[in-house]
Amino acid sequence: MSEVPTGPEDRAAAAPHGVDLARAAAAVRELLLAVGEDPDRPGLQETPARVARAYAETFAGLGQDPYDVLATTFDEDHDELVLVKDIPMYSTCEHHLVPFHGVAHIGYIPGNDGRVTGLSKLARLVDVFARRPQVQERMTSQIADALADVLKPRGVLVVIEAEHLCMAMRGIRKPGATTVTSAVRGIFRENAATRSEAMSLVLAR
Ligand SMILES: Nc1nc2c(ncn2[C@@H]2O[C@H](COP(=O)(O)OP(=O)(O)OP(=O)(O)O)[C@@H](O)[C@H]2O)c(=O)[nH]1
Ligand SMILES: [Zn+2]
Repeated sequence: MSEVPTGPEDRAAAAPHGVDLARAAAAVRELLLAVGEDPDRPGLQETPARVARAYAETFAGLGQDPYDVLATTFDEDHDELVLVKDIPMYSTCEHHLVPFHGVAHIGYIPGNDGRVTGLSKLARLVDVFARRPQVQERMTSQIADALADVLKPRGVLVVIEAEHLCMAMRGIRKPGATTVTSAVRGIFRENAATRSEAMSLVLAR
């Protein structure tokens, strides 16, 4: 099921206010105490406020509406694949609050009315969903659903390749393992040949 908001009220709920910096800083100070650090030692005095500001950036997507990003669309007589590959992506694993990062590939085939969006908007859309506590599968679906909803394309295909630092630096400790997720909608879901043609372009190096 899509978690992308669909109505004006849902969209408002999905775009709450920014990070409470004072509260985040107090929490970071508490966390430093909890791990046995001294938050008052010179090197750490500015850290809570600094981390709070960094979190405001890392989680900025919580206050952004994907529909605003896709507000600019235009008519273009193009009914073949549009594919933007290797969009750098940094997100935060919601289980451990450590980064997972890699690249996103987004392809779509415009619908009958030929609605397309600016190429940069695809990268912005990735950021809106990446800058939240996330799970890779959900982010992949959210990007696909938002594009399908706004552009009404014949098909959408989203592939994300990422390394999860929660698997690399701790826990199972397997640096270099890549997780690949895909979400396909429309013709890419219905037609295996169209899907594999697009996939081969996505995965070509
Ligand atoms: N499916 C999925 N799993 C994720 C993602 N990010 C992190 N995980 C996994 O979430 C799981 C959380 O498992 P838990 O057993 O609750 O946590 P844990 O004890 O810290 O697990 P380990 O990481 O195995 O040490 C781990 O297996 C992570 O690898 C993601 O984007 N998608
Ligand atoms: Zn994790």
